[in-house]
Amino acid sequence: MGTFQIEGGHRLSGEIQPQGAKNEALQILCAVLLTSEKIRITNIPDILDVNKLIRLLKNLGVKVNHEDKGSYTFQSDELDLDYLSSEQFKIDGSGLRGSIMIVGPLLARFGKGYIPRPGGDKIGRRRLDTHFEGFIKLGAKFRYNKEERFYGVEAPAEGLKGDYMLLEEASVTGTANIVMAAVLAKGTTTIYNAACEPYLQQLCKMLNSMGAKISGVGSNLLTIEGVSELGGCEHRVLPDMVEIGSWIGLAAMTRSEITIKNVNWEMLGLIPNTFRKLGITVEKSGDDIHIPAHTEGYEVQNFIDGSIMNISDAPWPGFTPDLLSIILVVATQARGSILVHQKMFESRLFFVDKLIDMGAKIILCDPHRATVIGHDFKSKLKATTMSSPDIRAGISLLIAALSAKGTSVIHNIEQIDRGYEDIDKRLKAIGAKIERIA
Ligand SMILES: CC(=O)N[C@H]1[C@@H](OP(=O)(O)OP(=O)(O)OC[C@H]2O[C@@H](n3ccc(=O)[nH]c3=O)[C@H](O)[C@@H]2O)O[C@H](CO)[C@@H](O)[C@@H]1O
Ligand SMILES: C=C(OP(=O)(O)O)C(=O)O
Repeated sequence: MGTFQIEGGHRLSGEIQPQGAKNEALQILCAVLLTSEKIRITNIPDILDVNKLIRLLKNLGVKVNHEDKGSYTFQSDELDLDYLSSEQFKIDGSGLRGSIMIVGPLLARFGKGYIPRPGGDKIGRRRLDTHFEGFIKLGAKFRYNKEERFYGVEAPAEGLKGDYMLLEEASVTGTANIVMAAVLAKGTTTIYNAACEPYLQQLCKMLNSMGAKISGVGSNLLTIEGVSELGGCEHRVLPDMVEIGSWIGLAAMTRSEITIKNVNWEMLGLIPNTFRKLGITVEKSGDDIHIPAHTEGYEVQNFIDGSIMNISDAPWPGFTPDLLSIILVVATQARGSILVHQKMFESRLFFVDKLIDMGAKIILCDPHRATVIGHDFKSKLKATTMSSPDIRAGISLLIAALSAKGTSVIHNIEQIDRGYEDIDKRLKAIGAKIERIA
């Protein structure tokens, strides 16, 4: 179990370059299974989850060539499908959430796909029904081995066939999986209530450059004309919008002046404005974000009718659930109060106990809602020892520790390393006092 030691209370300053997006990279990497031709991908983040998926692809026989930092080629021309029945696959496949998205491409190209119950954050129930209901609509047979917790799908002899489907939920990985199965199905697939996060827009863009015919990209109605094969392409992963949001929160909480470089502003949706609702100044400067030092603090805005500010998550273009923990921690030092409503996940707010230990004023109303009464920097959070329960709670606790008085210790930092590349080195470069001590 890795550990960070953080000496809080120091102002940071300088520039930070966001890494490539974790959740996009996980989709894009699975899509390399759809063709025997070479695919070149740049801006792949060097983080635990992505490296685990690359290892899985290698074990499946994908030829992986690491050309340069963030830049790889992949060729899936000689896959070893026997690996899917191996013990190693059980270990590799259950190690992260993103592995679920190899099923769609394998089903499309080889007529069958398997996956052990995937890992990822323990943040509440994370159903996979949408994925498998989509595959079944395309004609696949579904099997679930309860003993081994193994999911399997098999295409009929005549292959997958396009159909109309209305998804029960706009599942991010579910939509990606179904799209990757449908691109090689016969006929037309229509997916309504499709998720449309930038991750998916990027996946569809890449698939179209491989020869797929997907229209409606960016909306919740996707139409896919099946093609018989796909070819190679080049693709660049977008900057990670969740990391960008994390750095906005970090700058505000530590009252630091920070510039976040090359953010791809037009793909950030509601993220900048949601931080502005907390009174944080988020300046657009070309394609950078500049956060000035909030020496006078930041004041929560009111709704027009004067009622208490409520920030909640929703499927895209709503506010991403992955930034709510960061909003919550930043609110602990705002002038004013907010209600944070995490609608999607039922166990993502329990980390507030640690913030309460540090002196934050928070009432956890129920597993989905927390009221935060900001200190307006009149009282600092106090350093403590804590453990990171999930990736976004982990980064939020890290931000809290950097703003706190004294030296904090955070255990289980693998959760943070899952999604933040070289975080200690990058934070040190802007003045943070952080050490990896185990
Ligand atoms: C690897 C990856 O890409 N992970 C992301 C992906 O996970 P993932 O794709 O696993 O998440 P889903 O979009 O499937 O859904 C997440 C949860 O939200 C619920 N749900 C979903 C859609 C909906 O319209 N209503 C609803 O209540 C589901 O029941 C589920 O419990 O999307 C999540 C939701 O943005 C993000 O938190 C994860 O970071
Ligand atoms: C919940 C997340 O990741 P995963 O779906 O990989 O667990 C996240 O990135 O915030």
